[in-house]
Amino acid sequence: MQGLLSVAKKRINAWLFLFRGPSMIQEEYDKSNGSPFWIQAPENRYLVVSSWDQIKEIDAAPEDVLSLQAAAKEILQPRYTMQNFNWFDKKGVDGTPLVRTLRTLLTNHLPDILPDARRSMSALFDSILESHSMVNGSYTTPLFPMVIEAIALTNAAAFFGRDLACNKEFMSAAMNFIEQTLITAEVVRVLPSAIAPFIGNLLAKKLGAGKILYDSLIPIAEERLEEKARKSLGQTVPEHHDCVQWVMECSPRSKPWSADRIVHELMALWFGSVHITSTTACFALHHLCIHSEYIEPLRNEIESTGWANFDKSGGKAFPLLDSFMKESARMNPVESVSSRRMALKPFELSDSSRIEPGEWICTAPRGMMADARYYADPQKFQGFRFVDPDLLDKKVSGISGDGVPQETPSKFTDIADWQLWGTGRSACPGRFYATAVMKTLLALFITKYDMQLEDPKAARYFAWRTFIYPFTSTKVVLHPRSAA
Ligand code: HEM
Repeated sequence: MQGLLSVAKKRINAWLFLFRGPSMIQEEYDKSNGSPFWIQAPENRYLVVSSWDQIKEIDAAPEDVLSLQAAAKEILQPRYTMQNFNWFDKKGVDGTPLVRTLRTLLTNHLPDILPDARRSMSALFDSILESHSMVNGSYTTPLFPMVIEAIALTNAAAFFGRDLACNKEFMSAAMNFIEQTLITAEVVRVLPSAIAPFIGNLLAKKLGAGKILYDSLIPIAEERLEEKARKSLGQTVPEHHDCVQWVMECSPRSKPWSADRIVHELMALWFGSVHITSTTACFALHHLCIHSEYIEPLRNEIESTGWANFDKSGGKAFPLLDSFMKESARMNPVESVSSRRMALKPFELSDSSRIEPGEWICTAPRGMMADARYYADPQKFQGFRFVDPDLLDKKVSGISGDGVPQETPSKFTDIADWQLWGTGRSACPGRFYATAVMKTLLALFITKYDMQLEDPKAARYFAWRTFIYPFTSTKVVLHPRSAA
């Protein structure tokens, strides 16, 4: 009887994890005193680690033992969500052109990308606000949809080219694809394996956004491959600066990627990049509204540095904003776990904690970021805690830290001091791009508007599994500064 009760309790907790993931992980983190602990999800269980030494052990494990790609495959269920895409479990089997594309080429092109991104986002904000009526010089509008649309527009131009980013039908399908992928993948993950393929295929047929995305991208990828072939014969072909082109050019010479392979990889990238970037930026905007004392020094920094210098730096400028974003993501990280790896073979940490094939190991960024072992006065929001103190004295007079000791100066894109971007050789290759785009978006809000939340006391987010999502209904009151 006792045994039966304990099994039932375990199953209930596994299902509760879907709704209370972040707080359940935090409770275990608080009890663990830095040791690995287990979290049970309905379909699998995760070993969660939080010591930097053990994180290094994860990074050192070969790809055929601990695989990021196999974990991503379980999250995305590409067979159902991405037109029957059969990703390899092990990364790099047919080359890694995407990592070079993002880490090097996309990052190096930021000085060209950012001015266009800024103009497009600014025009988008104007048109969204014009569709509302102005009351007392201000517009009241749901914040998260505005942020997703801006990030989606920017990513579409950078990944697929400006023509598709301007195509309303494509953009609507691309946005729906994200939602439909989330729903389909979740349903397939939690269903018993006997019926999951049937329901998965049914949903894939019913929800058509993935097909529209795929059908729109395939002719472009085919055209690029054809241009590549013509170029190799000495013919003149148009130049393109987007990820379709770069992934094609970086794919292995010995076994070049087909149009189908390029498109599948970009669909996965689209799904993975729009959502996390918009949610992270949205939470930073919430923090800007709540901690409005930071607006003036940030505005001064942006206006005195100037957009031209920001663009030239490839998005590295604005150190105060950089630190503010880092504090926002530390206080309220979108993801409670990071560095997910699925075991393809049994894996044992040096403390003898062991996972079997199919189980996951991951890290606990939310717990670590709120831990007094790693941060001074961790519950206190201190927007400039990561800024070089010399710079802080020079740049900010009124607001310099509310008595919280400075951390060692660090940047938002750093990977050695926090788990936001994952671990070592697998750390997010899009982080320089993501940071520059989020800075552009936040700096536009700061310079264009005075802003506040319509109801600062209302709940702003909810949890699903390890993720927190902003409510799409949370409204912001924007007062255009030119109208002041
Ligand atoms: C705030 C925004 C973002 C956050 C917090 C984030 C975070 C992460 C994390 C935690 C990982 C897993 C790393 C690991 O397991 O060790 C990852 C991987 C990845 N991210 Fe991001 N990411 C963001 C935006 C982006 C953007 C905008 C792009 C594309 C431009 C991108 C492309 C990728 C890719 C391709 C991988 C897989 C890397 C690999 O397989 O080695 N991410 N990201």
